[in-house]
Amino acid sequence: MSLRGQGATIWLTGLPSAGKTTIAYALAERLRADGHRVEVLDGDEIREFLSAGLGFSRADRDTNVRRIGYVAGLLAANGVKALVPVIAPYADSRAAVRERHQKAGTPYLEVHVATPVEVCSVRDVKGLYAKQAAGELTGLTGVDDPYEAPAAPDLRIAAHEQGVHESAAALLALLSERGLA
Ligand SMILES: Nc1ncnc2c1ncn2[C@@H]1O[C@H](COP(=O)(O)OS(=O)(=O)O)[C@@H](OP(=O)(O)O)[C@H]1O
Ligand SMILES: Nc1ncnc2c1ncn2[C@@H]1O[C@H](COP(=O)(O)OP(=O)(O)O)[C@@H](O)[C@H]1O
Repeated sequence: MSLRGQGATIWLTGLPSAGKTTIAYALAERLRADGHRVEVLDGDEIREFLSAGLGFSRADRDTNVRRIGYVAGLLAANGVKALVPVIAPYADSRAAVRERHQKAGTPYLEVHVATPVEVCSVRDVKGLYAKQAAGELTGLTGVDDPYEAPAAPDLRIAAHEQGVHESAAALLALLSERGLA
């Protein structure tokens, strides 16, 4: 099979405003330009459709992550690069997704977008950190809700120390190293 036809799930985990979505779309653009089939499973869109009605309790986040992992696995098994910019705060939910992929023989890469909370809270794309600080929201990942950082991701990106294009290039290099691009 050609590298372009080889599917894979690339999961970008990290705090809100870490840069997961921005980096995923930058990578998607580069992969598409190279002729790969790509889907970005955007967390917000998934929560509007596939995971409508789920909240941010541990159980709901777990359900959300498993559902997304299932869909990404289907896409990846059919030649698509499935890019998943979703927080996935719990190590055991992420491990379950990885295990499902491994059992199916589908390539899976975990990427930690490791922007520190101090930087994320300044970026605050959706105003969530400000709302939490104002007491209008509780259970914000990385602030008053857990984020279990991956102990051994396939790649850790310091998205506060390098630009978006550099991060996308590092991801492309990883895919190439693994025989996926
Ligand atoms: N309480 C709380 N904690 C964390 N995130 C919150 C919360 N409330 C809303 N949001 C926004 O929901 C976006 C999607 O979350 P995810 O589906 O990626 O989260 S999870 O994996 O199910 O935990 C997530 O998107 P990103 O900012 O793109 O990460 C948040 O902006
Ligand atoms: N080096 C960088 N890498 C990624 N995003 C960055 C970087 N520097 C600034 N940003 C900005 O930070 C924000 C990250 O938002 P987003 O990608 O939606 O994060 P997430 O999906 O992790 O919540 C965007 O507005 C993006 O333009």
